[in-house]
Amino acid sequence: MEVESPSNLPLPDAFLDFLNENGLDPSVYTNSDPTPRYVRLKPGCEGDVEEIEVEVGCKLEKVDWLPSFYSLSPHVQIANSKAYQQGKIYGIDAASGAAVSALNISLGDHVLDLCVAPGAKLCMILDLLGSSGSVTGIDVARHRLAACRTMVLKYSLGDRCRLFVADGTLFSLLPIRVFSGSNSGEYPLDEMVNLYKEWTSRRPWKDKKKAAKARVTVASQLASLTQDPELIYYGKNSGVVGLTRSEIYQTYRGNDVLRCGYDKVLVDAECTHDGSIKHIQKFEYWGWKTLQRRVLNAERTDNLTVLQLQLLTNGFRLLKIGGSLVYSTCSLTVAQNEDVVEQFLLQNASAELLEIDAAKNWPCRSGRIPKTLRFDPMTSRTSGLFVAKVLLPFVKMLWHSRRTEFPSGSHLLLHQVILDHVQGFLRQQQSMRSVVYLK
Ligand SMILES: C[S@@+](CC[C@H](N)C(=O)[O-])C[C@H]1O[C@@H](n2cnc3c(N)ncnc32)[C@H](O)[C@@H]1O
Repeated sequence: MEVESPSNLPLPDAFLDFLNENGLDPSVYTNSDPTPRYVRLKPGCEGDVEEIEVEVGCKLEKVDWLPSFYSLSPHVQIANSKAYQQGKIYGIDAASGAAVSALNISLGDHVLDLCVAPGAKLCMILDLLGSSGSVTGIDVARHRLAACRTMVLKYSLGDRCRLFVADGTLFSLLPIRVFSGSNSGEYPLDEMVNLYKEWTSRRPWKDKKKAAKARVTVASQLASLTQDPELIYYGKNSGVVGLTRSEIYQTYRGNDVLRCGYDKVLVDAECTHDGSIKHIQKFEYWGWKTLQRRVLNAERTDNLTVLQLQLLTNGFRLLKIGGSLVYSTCSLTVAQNEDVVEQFLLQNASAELLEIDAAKNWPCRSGRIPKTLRFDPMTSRTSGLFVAKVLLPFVKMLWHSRRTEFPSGSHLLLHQVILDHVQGFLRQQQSMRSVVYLK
């Protein structure tokens, strides 16, 4: 049996069975009105909209629920336009934009993007941070991360970014600020030679050959994942320049992460991509058998849910107290979304699911767990996306500090934090009193 969808895309039986097994309504894929294409306009380019419309030959409709986003006809190609080539616009689905908005990025935040490639969300995060904070991007696929680096360079957004090939379930480096101060410039002579200099794509031929050789076999690729993450790009102000390798790869003490971990973490996890019509459409050309093998295979889905939980858990582990994390997937199955979040909350008592304030005006529905959100092509006119936000609150952290999920000794840190607060309060009182005396 084949069903006609908006773009006359026949959905094969196997996909319909997959939807059925996962309790998903196929009608979300059979909207008679195809989902538009979305672009984000680089801040400061608002005055160029009319010119861009002429270039792409189509009206840009402002998305009223998401700042800087515009929708256009799904058939319009933007890649040849000057605006795209000059980095004034880049393609990013509005639901993806919502996931980044849910992070509530503030200037100065140190952000970890645990599954970063190909990097549309990374560009938006870097745009929001401007010339403050930092972003650490991780991806397990080297070629995808290299494409991500190209994008960041194209849009001139890489100044405060560093990109590592690494397994996001194991990654444990903290933002560079942990070690600021250690970069005093007073290194022994032999260490001076090994200081990270400004990043350049023109590495010496010998280095390139050595790196290529190390990547030759799958076995060596897997082995390399258990070693130090490979730094494939760092911007001038990402904190890397001027440090030694041991400073960048320094393992932190148990308590460092609670004070100096990331302010925000995005876990846009690997998934079956079944929420993305555009992704499903690709299989019309690649062959429906490939869809079966790559997307619908039950064993693969089971492995994915384990991976998703591990990514979410590790992302949370790297948050500082008071930091927040957004978990998203472009799958609409409960197994990869609500089930993963539920499992995570069971295992991490100090985590708290958070209401996403900005979502009040978003065209999405609640997920099966209150406070989680679901975008689907039918209701949202975006690609399908699940979003959940988690906080590491100070009070809960305090309450659960004796549990094993945090490094031993974390309660000592909490006592220290409380002491700091009390002392700060007393200092404030004292200075107020002396103001009174002075008067
Ligand atoms: C849904 S995509 C991320 C999309 C990206 N956030 C964006 O906005 O363009 C998932 C990514 O996770 C990566 N990935 C899969 N397993 C991973 C792991 N164990 N650690 C880190 N990244 C992983 C994949 O290579 C893929 O690039």
